[in-house]
Amino acid sequence: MLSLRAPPRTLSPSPWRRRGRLDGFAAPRCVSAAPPATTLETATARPAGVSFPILVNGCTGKMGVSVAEAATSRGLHLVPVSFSSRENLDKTIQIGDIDVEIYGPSAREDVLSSVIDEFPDVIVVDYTAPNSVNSNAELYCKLGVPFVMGTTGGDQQLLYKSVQDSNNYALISPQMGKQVVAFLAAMETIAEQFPGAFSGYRLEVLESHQAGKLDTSGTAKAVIACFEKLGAVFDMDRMVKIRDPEQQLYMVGVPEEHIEGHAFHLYHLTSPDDSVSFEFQHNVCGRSIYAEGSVDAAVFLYKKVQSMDPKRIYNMIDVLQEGDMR
Ligand SMILES: NC(=O)C1=CN([C@@H]2O[C@H](COP(=O)(O)OP(=O)(O)OC[C@H]3O[C@@H](n4cnc5c(N)ncnc54)[C@H](O)[C@@H]3O)[C@@H](O)[C@H]2O)C=CC1
Ligand SMILES: O=C(O)C1=N[C@H](C(=O)O)C[C@H](O)C1
Repeated sequence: MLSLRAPPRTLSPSPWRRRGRLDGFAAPRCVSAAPPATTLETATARPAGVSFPILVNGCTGKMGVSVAEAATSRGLHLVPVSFSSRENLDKTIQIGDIDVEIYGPSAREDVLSSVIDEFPDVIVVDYTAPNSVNSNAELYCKLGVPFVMGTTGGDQQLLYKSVQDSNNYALISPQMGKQVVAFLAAMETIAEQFPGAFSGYRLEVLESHQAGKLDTSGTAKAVIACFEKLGAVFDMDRMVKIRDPEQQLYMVGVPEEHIEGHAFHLYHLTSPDDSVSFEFQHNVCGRSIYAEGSVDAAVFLYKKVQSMDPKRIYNMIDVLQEGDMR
């Protein structure tokens, strides 16, 4: 969403605070209710087209569960194994009628090797934690198992290097939601075509996520990189990160039922002479768009592996461009 306001001659450095409640940051009316769950009926109405084994790493977490559920609804074969950062968890997670067994770090290499022996065409989808991104990717690359990395954070340069050096297949994206991916693609295109068009503009960024989110929004970082190519000036230390539920409710305008799962982003640009401003927002409630996008990503990567595509590293813009997002 883009809004061009009247020349903001008196714009304060913090336009969201100036307004008290973030009127430019209000919850989208259409998502204030929980998104409809995927039912057997909708799942059968939308056949996956392909079926293959999928292992979701991080089934102890919220995204892991959502992706595992979306995968089974789409007819993929959920491997009943996942991992945890904790030893001796002795736990299973129920996904539909499948009991997913959770293994600790010391067992993960042996267990994953056995999974690959049993399911040679398995695709791993990773939704764990920022501090596990690189060690998990190292393991997938060592064992040569193709993976979708939905987890944000970690050392992204090292992540790409691990995949490049191993020649493994991977799809890496901080954002799996189709419409947000399209927005990101548009930003990348504008940045590519009109570098410097926003030269000297000041950028302010606000992101609000559930309190449990450990890192800064990976999506915001990707969008900021585009604004920087366009010439905008941004100081990462001035990113406004909101994790406090009270502020989310009363200042940001997140619907109460989505305090535990939302991703609101606001980017505000102001010209050097304060005469022009732009605002972009993307506000997501719940996790279903990421879960569906993650399954699209796994299907896409599976097809690339099966066709032995020479390109090894993909992102969600590739999936969108090939028309593979539902
Ligand atoms: N790419 C995208 O579109 C999206 C990315 N994310 C990212 O996904 C990640 C997870 O998000 P949530 O599920 O909301 O977090 P969460 O905290 O609910 O779940 C993460 C789970 O991973 C477990 N975990 C940590 N280290 C692990 C390891 N080494 N092996 C196995 N499990 C491990 C944790 O114990 C926890 O249960 C975050 O980095 C988040 O930014 C979230 C939503 C969308
Ligand atoms: O942790 C989340 O929830 C999300 N993480 C991703 C990110 O860091 O960009 C995507 C979305 O913002 C939800």
